[in-house]
Amino acid sequence: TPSRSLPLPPGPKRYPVIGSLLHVPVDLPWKTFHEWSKIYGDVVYVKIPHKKIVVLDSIEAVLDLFEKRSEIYSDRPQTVMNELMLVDRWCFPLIGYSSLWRSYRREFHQFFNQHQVHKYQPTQLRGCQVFLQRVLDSPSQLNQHILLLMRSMILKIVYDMNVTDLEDEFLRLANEGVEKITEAALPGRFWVEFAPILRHLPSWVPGASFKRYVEDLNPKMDELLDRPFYTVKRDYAAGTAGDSMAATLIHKLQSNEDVDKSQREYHTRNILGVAYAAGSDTSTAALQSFFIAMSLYPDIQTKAQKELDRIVGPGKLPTFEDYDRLVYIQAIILETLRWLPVSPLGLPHRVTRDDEYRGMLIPEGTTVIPNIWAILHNPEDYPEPYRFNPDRFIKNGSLNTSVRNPMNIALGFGRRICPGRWFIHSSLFITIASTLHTMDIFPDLGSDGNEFDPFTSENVYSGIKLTLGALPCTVTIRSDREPLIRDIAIS
Ligand code: HEM
Repeated sequence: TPSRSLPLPPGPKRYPVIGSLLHVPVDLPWKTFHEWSKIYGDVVYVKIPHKKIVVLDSIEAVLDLFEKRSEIYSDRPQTVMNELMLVDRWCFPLIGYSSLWRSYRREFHQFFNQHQVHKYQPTQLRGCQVFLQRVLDSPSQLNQHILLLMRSMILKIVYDMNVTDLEDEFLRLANEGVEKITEAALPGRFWVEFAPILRHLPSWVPGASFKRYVEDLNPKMDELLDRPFYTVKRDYAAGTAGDSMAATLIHKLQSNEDVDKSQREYHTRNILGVAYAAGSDTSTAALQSFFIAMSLYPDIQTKAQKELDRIVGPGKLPTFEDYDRLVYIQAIILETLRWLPVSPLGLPHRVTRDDEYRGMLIPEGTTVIPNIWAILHNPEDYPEPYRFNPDRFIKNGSLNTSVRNPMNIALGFGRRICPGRWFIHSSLFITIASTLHTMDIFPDLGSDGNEFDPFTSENVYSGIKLTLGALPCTVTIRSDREPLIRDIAIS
């Protein structure tokens, strides 16, 4: 065990951003963290009352700790709100490194690992076709079509649910639930995080807003997790359930002679809910970044369309069969994940025992945050990092494996790495290829006549994730592709 007398990593003595850390919305903290790293190095200690935080600003430090020492860097910090909202029981992305987390993750992985995700290709393809038809019918509703595409795709795979409208009651409830959990995770949103004693206040006491928040949220969350699960269970019993993750797991539950059936049922219900909670907004945001990039880089759009015309041909829509030959599209996926990352600070890890790193002490219980934004914009790995340039990943007509792959950064690290990464990759592939093959994307000019700049606009990130309420671009369907879209037979 390292000596407690080792120095802590350097960091700001006074906390110039404490104000912003304690207020919502948190103002692009990855930028502040990166500024600190220029002064203190790539391992920065941030002292906040009652919390120990270390921010890692380089890929070297992240790999050294999260990957090489993953046995001690795979826990999650626990918050009072998580406990009150019971997410520490059902939502495994936030559960500590434990046998409970492991069993959830193992089950989840069975559905989303690289050998399984091809099963979802027909659903992904069908989802894209419906998307193209919707855009053709009402191009001005582009953002709504994107939201519906990604949300409905996951619900179809998880529960065989067919959602055709953003106003769908279940969808509205589900998004409210996800938003509330994310909001509660923001540093400083609830004072109870800084003074845990407050948790004992009754909810009518002024200042106990967190209690009312939880009392409002918890029954809704339960309903959200229960309703689709029990619908599939009922259909399964009646022999009418379609193919879905839920049906597979319910089948397993039925055939399992387990003593504790209700516990296993609770477990199953939760796994299914997590796919939606973790997968839908992230996928949507990634696709929104793609649309923004294309609107701002018309030359890249044209280059991609030429590749598609050459390889897929103007007379058909792209399919997964075209993947290997669509190298430029593959590079666009990587550049999309890099250029405007969905999750600039990832999810925090927590170290479970005292650790020594480069002669410094990282004390047990420290929250360790990877500065994914800074790593993806490091000019040594990605020259001119703010330019959207898929060619940086290509050499002699193939993907250049000597350039650091953003898939290994944007989706987190070590034992906690995003288990949805193969799924998101194939969702993005088919959507991006289908979109570029059929549409032209243009920027919407702001009231000042300028193009939208995602790096200076205030409305791109909310809290710690990419959240675009509106999409500053317009699309038109390429006229010779219209018949392709009209002719798709949607059953
Ligand atoms: C572009 C889209 C996505 C991005 C950028 C993204 C990013 C991330 C990141 C950064 C983490 C934290 C990793 C860490 O702790 O180091 C994570 C975890 C997770 N992601 Fe994703 N994700 C995306 C899509 C998805 C999808 C589609 C699913 C499900 C189908 C999913 C399911 C999860 C789950 C369950 C976890 C928690 C893993 C754990 O704590 O063990 N994600 N994701």
